[in-house]
Amino acid sequence: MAKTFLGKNFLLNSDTAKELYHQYAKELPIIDYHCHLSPQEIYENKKFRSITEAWLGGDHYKWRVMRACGVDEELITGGADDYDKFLAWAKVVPQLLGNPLYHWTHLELQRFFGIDELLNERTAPAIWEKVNALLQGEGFGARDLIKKSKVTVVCTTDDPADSLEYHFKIKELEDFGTKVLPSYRPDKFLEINRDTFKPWLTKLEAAAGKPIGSYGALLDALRERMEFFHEAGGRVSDHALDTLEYQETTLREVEAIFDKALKKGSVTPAEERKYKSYTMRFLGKEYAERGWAMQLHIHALRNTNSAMLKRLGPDTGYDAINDGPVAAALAGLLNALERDGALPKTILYSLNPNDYPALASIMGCFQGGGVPGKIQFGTAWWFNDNKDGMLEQMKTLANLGVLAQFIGMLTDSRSFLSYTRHEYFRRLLCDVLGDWVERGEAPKDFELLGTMVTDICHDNAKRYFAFPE
Ligand SMILES: O=C[C@H](O)[C@@H](O)[C@@H](O)[C@H](O)C(=O)O
Repeated sequence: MAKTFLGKNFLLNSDTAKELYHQYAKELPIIDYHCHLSPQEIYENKKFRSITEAWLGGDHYKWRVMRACGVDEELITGGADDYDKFLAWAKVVPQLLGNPLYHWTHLELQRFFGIDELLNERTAPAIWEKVNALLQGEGFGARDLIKKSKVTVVCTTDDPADSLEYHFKIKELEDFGTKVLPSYRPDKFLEINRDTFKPWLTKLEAAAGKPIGSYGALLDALRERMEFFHEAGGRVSDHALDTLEYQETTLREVEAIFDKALKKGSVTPAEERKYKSYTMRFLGKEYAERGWAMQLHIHALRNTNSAMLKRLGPDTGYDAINDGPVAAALAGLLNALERDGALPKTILYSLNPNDYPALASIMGCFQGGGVPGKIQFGTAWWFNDNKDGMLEQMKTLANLGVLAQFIGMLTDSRSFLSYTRHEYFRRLLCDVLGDWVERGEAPKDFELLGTMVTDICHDNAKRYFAFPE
């Protein structure tokens, strides 16, 4: 007999899976150690004027499928009326069977708004009324949604030059127990050949309160900003390495490359490679000294559509999966850090699932130092954040590493309604374990399995990051 769509046992296909999810995973709090939420919106407990703002305001996943269904851009990112945009989305949803958005959309309707109906053109008007009435009432501000989802830690993604004003303000709030901590993301200064480099230096000079005329001064300023992030509770960094190259070099060489970039505005690809390699080594060492975790997000192919980039800017749905070699460069970087005695806890993600075996096997070469799960193979990212992608990531990790040490799920989202993705992940994890039990490939030992579920869904991340109390 077919199961109920999104029913109590959604994605849970065995009795063991059901027991694991309902008894162990379901009620655990969430540690969201990587996302793109706005600290200002959290501080202000932002209320959404409509479900359109909450759902379609910044979600490039939805924008892409709307475009694929022929919706006019005016109704996606344009100035159309909120209701018209919502209706356009509602017409698209029934076409999304098989896409994770179909599940996420209905899970969010169920969990946050108590709506079990399917969203489509016919149900749209009533759903619009009901959801908007709730959003405008009490208990649906950004902070309320975080509290409802039992989130204990949120790590936002921040520029090293950021004042972290809202992180400090959030700490002063008396009625909000969730820790909102910054993550240090120094991409703009690693990308020495991009237009953002010089404006970014000016921003950093302002934050540091002094001029940055040399590579040494840059490193000093970055170190000071790291200290500032640390005081604000930051324990995580994040890097977008769309391509990963590694090359041995010296400080003197890189100092000269930096000077050249300041004078001429650009450097050669070989110089860029050296600059990035040395700088990553510097950063890795600083992270290690502070006990931070370093996240490497590898192989996004960004801004592929230049006309749309000009029109809408980055992160608007024109990114894809990159390819190219990764193994030697990654091993080279980790090796250099290890050799310097400076390898931090590291989380490896690739947008290209073909990289998974390389990542998960290289990871095994750098474990050690008595830190459980020191090098992590991060959860399925972005285009892989779906049922098959998550299963592939978990199974690769189980085959090539230690699944029991996995720090589990994050949202990586810009929406306060995305916490249901943790539920999705937890159900899948329990289903994998349950399936192994069904097949006689794992013992039906709930103490063993329950501990594993609790660890992966919560406790490992708590231990791994050791966020300040
Ligand atoms: O899930 C998708 C992600 O949030 C994606 O938008 C980010 O990974 C972003 O491009 C980034 O560079 O951090």
